[in-house]
Amino acid sequence: MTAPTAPAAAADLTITEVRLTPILVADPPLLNTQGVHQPYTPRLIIEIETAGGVTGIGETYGDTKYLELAEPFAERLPGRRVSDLNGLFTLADQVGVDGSHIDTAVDVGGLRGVQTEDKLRLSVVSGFEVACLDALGKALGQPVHELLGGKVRDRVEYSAYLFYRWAAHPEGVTAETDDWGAAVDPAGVVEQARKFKERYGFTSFKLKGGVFPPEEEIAAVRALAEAFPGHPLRLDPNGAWSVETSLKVAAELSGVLEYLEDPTLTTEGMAQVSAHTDVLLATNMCVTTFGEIKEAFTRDAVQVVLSDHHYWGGLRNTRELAAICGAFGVGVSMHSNTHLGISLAAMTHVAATVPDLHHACDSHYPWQSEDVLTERLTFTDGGVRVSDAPGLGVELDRDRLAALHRRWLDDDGTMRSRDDEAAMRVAEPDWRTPAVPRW
Ligand SMILES: O=C([O-])C(=O)C[C@H](O)[C@@H](O)C(=O)[O-]
Ligand SMILES: [Mg+2]
Repeated sequence: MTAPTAPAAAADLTITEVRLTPILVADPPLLNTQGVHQPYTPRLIIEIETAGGVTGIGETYGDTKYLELAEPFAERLPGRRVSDLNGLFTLADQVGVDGSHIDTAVDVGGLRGVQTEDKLRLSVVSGFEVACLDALGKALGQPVHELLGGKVRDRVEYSAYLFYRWAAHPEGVTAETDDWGAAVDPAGVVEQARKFKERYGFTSFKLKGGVFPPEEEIAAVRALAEAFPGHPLRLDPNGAWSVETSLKVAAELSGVLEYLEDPTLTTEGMAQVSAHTDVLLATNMCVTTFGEIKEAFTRDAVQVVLSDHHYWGGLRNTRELAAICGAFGVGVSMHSNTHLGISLAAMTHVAATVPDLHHACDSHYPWQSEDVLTERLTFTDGGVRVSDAPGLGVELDRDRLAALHRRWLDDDGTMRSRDDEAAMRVAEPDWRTPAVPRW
């Protein structure tokens, strides 16, 4: 009788070490209704090592309140297996959240509705879930999309994420520079869209609104429609408008927009808008947790949910969300916030597995000139190819990671938690995040 074959070393999935590296990454002066992006934004890079010698990587929000939760969570992982993905949620429930860090206002890190302990926990879990999936995939020789049931497409389409912006951060502020130029009027927005199309081949455009009075943003969307006939267009003021203003804008842009994103805050407000317009409404603000789905869907408050694996709790939860959306006939696409290539890879894997993905996904990635990968992901004809390499199919560049961590270490704390309102005050000392509805 022959002796049983020893399992390949990589098959020992026991977690032996977890490394958390907070970093600061360059961010351009992108404007939104709360203020302007800081010159550097925090992200957290997670590495999970197994006894089999495999390392998985994940990425999530890096603000102090996430870090404080990620640290005790990471300490509890060694000895568990990277395949125990459901266990991550049980574990997260055991880690206390410091309630004093929960903002009662709309969370600027993603402008994704009001913050709760649960959302904070899920945002942390998602980074670890992705790292576990990456390690598991590498150990099994399978791409992450296979672990999620297999891809149904070979490329994932993204839309250009247009922002009103300044050419540079305010004078005297340490910041990286770029060649995008300013965009503070319709001509500037069209020029930016042109660059996005030239550089990445995007064919749909989303404009971040809530920055200028609605008439100016309507004019910018009209200018885009004229410059790019037939290209899907979206406008997202992050809930800055009243129901009445939302309906006026919807009437003006009916037939022009693919969808209008979070024109007003709350499910109640969105339901009122939805009842009186034929323009599709999308959200990443009033449906941000499973608990918010029932009311929003039964009231037909939204027709498209922009999922975000970071705050929905990972890639498997994203698939569950997509399944619920499908059952209610609600469309699904993806929201994005400042992120690096690890997250883009994760988004692409999960998006590749969702059958009914009817709209191009959002991604901030083109705005990020820095990354922690040995090779950046690329957009071709507006899409990202789905990797079939084991795990996420991306590799960490340790020197880059160390350099961006050094920046975090050297920061006096100003940049370690994203604060668009404070960043705006550097240019406009009297600035306060406007009360909503702003218009
Ligand atoms: O679609 C959205 O609401 C977002 O992408 C939120 C982001 O935080 C964006 O507004 C930003 O980064 O300014
Ligand atoms: Mg949005």
